[in-house]
Amino acid sequence: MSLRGVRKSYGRTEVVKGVDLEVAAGEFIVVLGPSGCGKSTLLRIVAGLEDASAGEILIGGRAVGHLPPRRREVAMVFQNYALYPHLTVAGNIGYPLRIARAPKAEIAARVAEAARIVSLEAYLDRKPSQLSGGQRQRVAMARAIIRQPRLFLFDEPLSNLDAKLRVQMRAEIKQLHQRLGVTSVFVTHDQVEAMTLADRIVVMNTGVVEQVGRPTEVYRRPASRYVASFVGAQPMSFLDGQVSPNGRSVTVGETGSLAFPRPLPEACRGRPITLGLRAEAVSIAGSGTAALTGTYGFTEELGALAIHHVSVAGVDILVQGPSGVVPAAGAVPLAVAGEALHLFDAETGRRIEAQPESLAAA
Ligand SMILES: Nc1ncnc2c1ncn2[C@@H]1O[C@H](COP(=O)(O)OP(=O)(O)OP(=O)(O)O)[C@@H](O)[C@H]1O
Repeated sequence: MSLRGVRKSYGRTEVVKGVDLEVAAGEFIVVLGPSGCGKSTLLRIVAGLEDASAGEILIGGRAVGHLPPRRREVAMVFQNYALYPHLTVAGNIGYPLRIARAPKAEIAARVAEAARIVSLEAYLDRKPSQLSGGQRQRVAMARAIIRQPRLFLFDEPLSNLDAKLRVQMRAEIKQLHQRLGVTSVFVTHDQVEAMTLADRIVVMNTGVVEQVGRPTEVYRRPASRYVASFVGAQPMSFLDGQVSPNGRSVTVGETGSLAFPRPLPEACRGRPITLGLRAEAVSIAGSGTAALTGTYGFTEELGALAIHHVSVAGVDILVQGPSGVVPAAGAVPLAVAGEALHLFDAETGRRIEAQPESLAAA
């Protein structure tokens, strides 16, 4: 599937602002972004439920922009399941084939097969109202599977489920994809879903693609502060600093200065910069090795580990530590692992490529 310069405006408001994307056959793409960033609109354009204002959509190498939804060989799974309440599970799953006037015997065989794939064989005679949320979502998936589409489109299919079921259905979708190998585009605002499901994540921000990459790439090398703040179980902490003219240190508020073993790129010397710190890159230091000093706030115990909130230059910094160990109140010395430190242009928010090693107090 390819998107080339896809745009969409409602009146004078442009909500999709020129999206280019190449999706390989069999790939699982997750489009990630906050509410209102245009991700559902993009999906609906691919499905043919909305017309693009400009640009091209290709499925299997063929331009489909002029085709109605049913001729695009795509199947969409919606957040609200969109089941017919008066039809049984079998009736709902077989619906697309009945509309296509497939022979009865073929419909029955394919309904049985699709129901088997999503483990619904025992529920074929029930009505949707007699099913749990997870089972309803499986019916919606079976109805998509039965069409044997070239492309699966998922529009936040898990967001109506409770937390436990969401994790279970996420695993089922992943296994389903591994078994069927159908190219899939999955839209969500949930970064955990994106990280766990995607071959590649497309991070969207107000109608624009900010970054496309494998989950580990997006996590380890976020292209912008926006991406960094959106991806990761713990939000990244950001500190504003000023790079010294020789590029060897960054001053952060009143707390002093971080020294860099290798000078930072010339482009950022003498300029304001934003440091991005992941919780796992910051730890409570022995007093001699501290790069920063903060003031202890509170600790969130997560079971396997603990997250300490430490204020540095008035900013709440998350610090990962072992479970069950709480720092003393007052001043907290912090060590920063340089390889996990991220630098962003303070004005544009774009990533500045630099590979500092470990940092020390200047
Ligand atoms: N039919 C419409 N007419 C006018 N504006 C619309 C229409 N549909 C969507 N929009 C606007 O387009 C923008 C993008 O909406 P879209 O549903 O694609 O966002 P989203 O990222 O999927 O968010 P959500 O997760 O809340 O659905 C929003 O600002 C929305 O208000």
